[in-house]
Formats: sequence, structure tokens, C-alpha cells
Amino acid sequence: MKRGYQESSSSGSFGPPQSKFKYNPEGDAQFLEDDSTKMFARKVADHYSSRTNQTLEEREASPIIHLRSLITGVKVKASGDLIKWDKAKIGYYVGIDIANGSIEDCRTRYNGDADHHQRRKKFSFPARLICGDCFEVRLDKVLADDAPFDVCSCQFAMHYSWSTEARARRALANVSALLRPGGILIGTMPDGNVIVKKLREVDGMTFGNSVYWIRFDEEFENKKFKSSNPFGIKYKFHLEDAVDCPEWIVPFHVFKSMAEEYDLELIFAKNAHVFVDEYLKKPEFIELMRRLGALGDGKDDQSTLSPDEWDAAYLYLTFVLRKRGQPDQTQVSIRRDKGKMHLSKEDIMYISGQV
Ligand SMILES: C[S@@+](CC[C@H](N)C(=O)[O-])C[C@H]1O[C@@H](n2cnc3c(N)ncnc32)[C@H](O)[C@@H]1O
Repeated sequence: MKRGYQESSSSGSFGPPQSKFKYNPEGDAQFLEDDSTKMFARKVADHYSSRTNQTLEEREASPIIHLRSLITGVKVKASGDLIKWDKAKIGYYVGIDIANGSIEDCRTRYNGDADHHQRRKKFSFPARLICGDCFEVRLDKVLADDAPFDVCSCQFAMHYSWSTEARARRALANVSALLRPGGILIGTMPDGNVIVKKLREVDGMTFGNSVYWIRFDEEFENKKFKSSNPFGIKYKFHLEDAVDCPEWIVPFHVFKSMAEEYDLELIFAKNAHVFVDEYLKKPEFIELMRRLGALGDGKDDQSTLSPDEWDAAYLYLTFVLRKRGQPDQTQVSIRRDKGKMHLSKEDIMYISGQV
């Protein structure tokens, strides 16, 4: 069933952001983070650190194998992984994550050591990896010698910044400060409208199916979310064999108008169901999806997403933001001196805020 993504909501519960903090591109606004914010950031990081690269056998046994393939397909189309970057012939790659385990995964994949069954040729671009909290640290300072970038990709991570307004703003300020004019942010994150709609469809505070569940605390029992505070709407998310940690609702139209404050304009947003229907079922992607094992061929090959996996895909949306301004044609930025073609553990930079 095709269910369209509506920007202004089946939930209709959020208004424009009532900001207490204004973005000051010159200054570094001092937001005070309380201990619980840090504790939750640590929980998220610990969870992802404990999940290291799976072997081929483990991946094949996963109950969400087709959903994973579908996500890979979305990322291939939306440019979210190392192989895609290689095909796009990028000049330089910087990867940042709060979880040391995720950074280590990336390092071994980049070096070609991740899966001995599938040893691949080296990537053609130099890379640099940084372990730190992207929603706390000023990345324009950390990456002063590397910026500006053409593309920033934030796959399944932006929603972890919506625990507080300060973190949500730091995330957008970082993206804005690192992108060149005309540069783009490509992202995938949970679709807040879908999650709130599903919450309202059930009697209790928990919903889900055989591959995922979401649970809200009793503090949200009236299922109304105040437009005066669109941050900190926490729920627990469990996705079989993939995720089990706190996450936060991102009311998309608030996200969109806040992004504009940082000179980032929305050029694309689609729920994953619509994205699959409109893009991944096109003839040029059918073969890829079949190869990935996401969609089967609908005839002899029945290996396709289960209804529950397809329902879980509905929880996500994909979006693109563009940094305002015209690209400076005269500026040639080739600063790859910090990147390497093989990354040792010592090459990973740890910045304060990492967990
Ligand atoms: C669902 S995983 C997605 C990983 C990868 N982007 C992908 O598409 O497979 C979410 C990632 O966001 C990272 N993350 C969460 N909070 C973060 C933060 N404050 N700063 C940097 N990374 C963060 C997690 O450690 C984890 O690696």
C-alpha cells in the first residue's frame, strides 16, 4: 500500500519552533547541557559501539535481511555509503561518529578488511575518521582546514540530536558551516508524523510488529505534543538485530523551518514508501534491488520484504537540504593532506564529547 508523506502532518500537532536560542554564526552560543542529555548520548553511543561489523553468515540470518537490503538500496540511491562515494569519484571523505565501534567498523571497511569473504579493491579516495559528538562539538573548528565540503551525508542519525534544542541547533549549525554554498546535506531519519500517527492508533504507549517496537513514556500519555517544545520527545526504539536505544521525534516541518535559519533550504523530502515506489522500482534500479535481495522479482524469486519489514520501512523518510548561495567557481578546494589511503587505529582523531 502506498502511503504518502505529508509535510504538515497527519499529526498536525507541532507549530513553528519557539526558539530561546538564536543562531550566531560568529559566536559559540553556550548551551548548558544537563547530565541526562549526556547520559542519553552515552546510551546511544554505547549501543552502537557494541554493534560491530557482522559477518556474512550473521547478515544472512538476520530477521530484517530484506529491510537491510532495502535500506542499502535507498543509501545507494541517496549516496550514503563508502562504495557509493567511490563510484561518485569523490576527492576526500571525512567520517564522524560518536561511537568508537561505528568508527572502527568504518575503518575496517575502508581498509578492505571487514569481511574476508568479500575482500574488495581499495577505495580510491583518501579518508579521515573522527570520533566525537556531532551535536555538541563545533565541527567547523575541528575541520577548519578541510572545509568546505560539497556533500554532507547523515544517515539514520539526525534524530539523535533532537533531545534538546541546543543539540538540534548544533547539528544544523555544523552542517551549514561545513558546506560550501550550493552544497547539499543528504539524510534519512524517522518520520515523526508516521510515528505519532501510529502511537495514536493504539490504546497504550507501545506499538510495533514482529521486527520492531516503539514505546513512549507515560509523560506523553495524552499523545499531544506541544508546539512550544518540539524537542526532547523521547521514545525507545527496538529494531530486531539493529537498534535498541532511545530516540527522539523530529517534527519535520519544525526541522525544515529551523534549517532555513541556518541557510539550509529543503529541496526534497519523501517517506521511504514513496521513495521506493517512485525511485527504486524504476527499471534502472530493479536490477540493483534484485541483486541486493530487497525486492525479489515478483515471480520465481519470492525473496522479498515481509509485510512487517515493509511496515518498518514506513517509519523512515529521506530528505535533501541545500546550502544557500552560489558555488564559487574560482575556489578550488583540494585539501586532502589530512586524509590517508590506509587508516590505522592511531589515525582516528578523538574529540572531546566522544563516548
Ligand atoms: C542507526 S546508526 C546509522 C549508521 C550509519 N549512518 C548507517 O547508515 O548505517 C546511527 C549512527 O549515529 C551515530 N550517532 C548517534 N548520535 C551521534 C552523535 N551525537 N554524534 C555522532 N554520531 C552519532 C551512532 O553512533 C550510529 O553509528
